[in-house]
Amino acid sequence: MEFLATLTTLLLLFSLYLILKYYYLKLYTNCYLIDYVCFKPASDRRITTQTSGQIIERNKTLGLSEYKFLLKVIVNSGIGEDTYGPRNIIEGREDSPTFDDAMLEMDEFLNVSIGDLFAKTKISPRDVDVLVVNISMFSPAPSLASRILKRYKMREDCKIYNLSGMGCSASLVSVDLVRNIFKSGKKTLAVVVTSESITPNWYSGNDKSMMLGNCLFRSGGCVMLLTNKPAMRSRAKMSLKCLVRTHIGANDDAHNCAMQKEDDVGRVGFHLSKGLPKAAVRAFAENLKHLAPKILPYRELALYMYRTVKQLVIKPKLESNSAMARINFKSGVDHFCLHTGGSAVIDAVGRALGLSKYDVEPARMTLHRWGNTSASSLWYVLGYMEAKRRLRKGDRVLMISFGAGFKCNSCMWEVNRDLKDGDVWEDCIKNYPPQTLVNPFLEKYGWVNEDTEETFNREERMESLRR
Ligand SMILES: CC(C)(COP(=O)(O)OP(=O)(O)OC[C@H]1O[C@@H](n2cnc3c(N)ncnc32)[C@H](O)[C@@H]1OP(=O)(O)O)[C@@H](O)C(=O)NCCC(=O)NCCSC(=O)CC(=O)O
Repeated sequence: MEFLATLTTLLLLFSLYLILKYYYLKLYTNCYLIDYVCFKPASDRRITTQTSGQIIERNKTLGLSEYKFLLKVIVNSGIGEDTYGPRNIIEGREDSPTFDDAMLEMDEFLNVSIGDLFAKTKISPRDVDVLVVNISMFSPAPSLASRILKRYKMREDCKIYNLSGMGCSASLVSVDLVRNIFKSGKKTLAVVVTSESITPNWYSGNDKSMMLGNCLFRSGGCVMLLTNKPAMRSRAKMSLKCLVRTHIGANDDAHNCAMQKEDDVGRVGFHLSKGLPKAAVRAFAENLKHLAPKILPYRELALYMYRTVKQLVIKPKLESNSAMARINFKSGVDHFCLHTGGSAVIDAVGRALGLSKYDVEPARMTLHRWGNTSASSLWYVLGYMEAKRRLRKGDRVLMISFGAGFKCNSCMWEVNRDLKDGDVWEDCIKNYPPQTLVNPFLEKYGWVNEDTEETFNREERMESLRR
C-alpha cells in the first residue's frame, strides 16, 4: 500500500514537472522582432542611368545584340535612378576588384547599420547571446561574423554563425536558425545580419544570362534584433507565427536556374536562367502546401476543399480551370512582403496569389528604390509598409523569399502595435508610388533599337554613352 502511494506521488510529481516544463518551453519558444535597421549607402555610391551607361561602355566584349538585351532588361527591370553599388564599380574597377574593395563594401554596411541598431534599441553589444550573419557570395576567414564580434567587442560566450552560399532567401534561413535556438528555452537575444556582396561578383563577359545579375543586384543590407524573452514582448514590433522552408534543388532545372559558374571563356559570374520565374512558382507551390494550413482560417481551407472536390468530381471537364479552386490568401494575410527578385518574379508571385496592385506595391517600389538587394530585400519591403503606415496592431504580414538552390522560404508575422517608423524610407516615402516607373534609359539609349549590324558604329555610339 505504502509502495503504491509513493509510486502515485512520484508519478504525479513527474507529470507536474512535464506540464511545467511544457509551459516554460512554450513561453520561451516565441520569437519576437524587437526592431530592424536597413542600410542606406552614401549618396556617392548611387547608380544612375549615366553611371550604368559608363559601365556598359567600359565592357569591350559587348556588341549590338548585347546592347539591345541590356536596353530591354534595364528599361523593364523596374529599377529606378537611386539604387546603390559598391565603390569599385563606381570608380570603374569592376573588372579588378581587390579583397579590400570587397571588405570595404561589407564594412560600410556593418559599421553603420549594426551601430544604428544598438543605438535605436538601447541594447549593448555585450547583451547579445547569438549572432547570425548571412552573406552569400563573400566568405573571408576569419568570418564576417567574427569581424562583427571583434568590432563590437561582444561577449566571449556569444554564439556566432556565418552562413554563405544560401542566396536571396537566406535571411529567413537565419531567422529559422534563431527560432530553433530559442526552442532550447534559454532567454536569448539574437542579432541577424543579412546582406550580399556585389564587389567581387561583377560579371564582365557577354553571356546574357550572366549579364542579367549585373542589371538587377544592388548594394543593401539589414540588421535585426530578435528575442524569446517574454519581458521584451511589449517592446517588440512583431511576433513570428510560423516559418516554412522549401528546397526543390533535387530537380536539375531548379538547382541550375540560379548558379555561380564560368561562361564559355572562363569568366565567372552568376547565371540566372530564363526558367527561374517558373522554378520560383514551383518552389512557391510546394511551400504553400505546408504554409496554407498554418495561416489560413478553417473556413477558407474548408471552402478550398469543397471547390477542389467540386472541380474534380462534379465538373471534371473544368479540371484545367484552376481559378475555381483558387485559395483566397487575403482571408489569412493582411500584407504581402515579397522578395524583389525582378519584375517577372514579383509578377509571377502576385498572379499565383491573386494579389492586387496595392498588395504588390511595396515590393515594386522597393525594387525601384533599392534594386534587388538579395537576402535583405524583404526588410526594405517591410520598411516601405511601415513608412506608409500600413502596419496596424494585429495585422498579419506574410514574407515570401526565393533564392538559389532553389529555395522558397516564407514566414508569417503578427504586428504587435501600430508601426510608424520611417527608417531608410523617411526622406523619400512621399514620392512613392511615383507618377511613372519608366526610367530615362529608353529616352537616352533608344537609338540601340534603330541600329542594325550593318549601320552599327561602336565608336560613335560609345561616344554618346560617355556624355
Ligand atoms: C529581366 C526582366 C526584367 C526582363 O523583363 P521583360 O519584360 O523585358 O521580359 P522578357 O521576358 O521579354 O525579357 C526580355 C529579353 O530578355 C531575355 N531574357 C529574359 N530573362 C533572361 C535570362 N534569364 N537569360 C537570358 N535572357 C533573358 C528574353 O528572352 C528577352 O529577349 P528577346 O527580346 O530576345 O526575346 C524580367 O524577365 C525578369 O524580371 N526576369 C527575372 C529576373 C530574375 O531571374 N530574378 C531573380 C534574381 S535571383 C534572386 O533574386 C535569388 C538568388 O539569387 O538567390
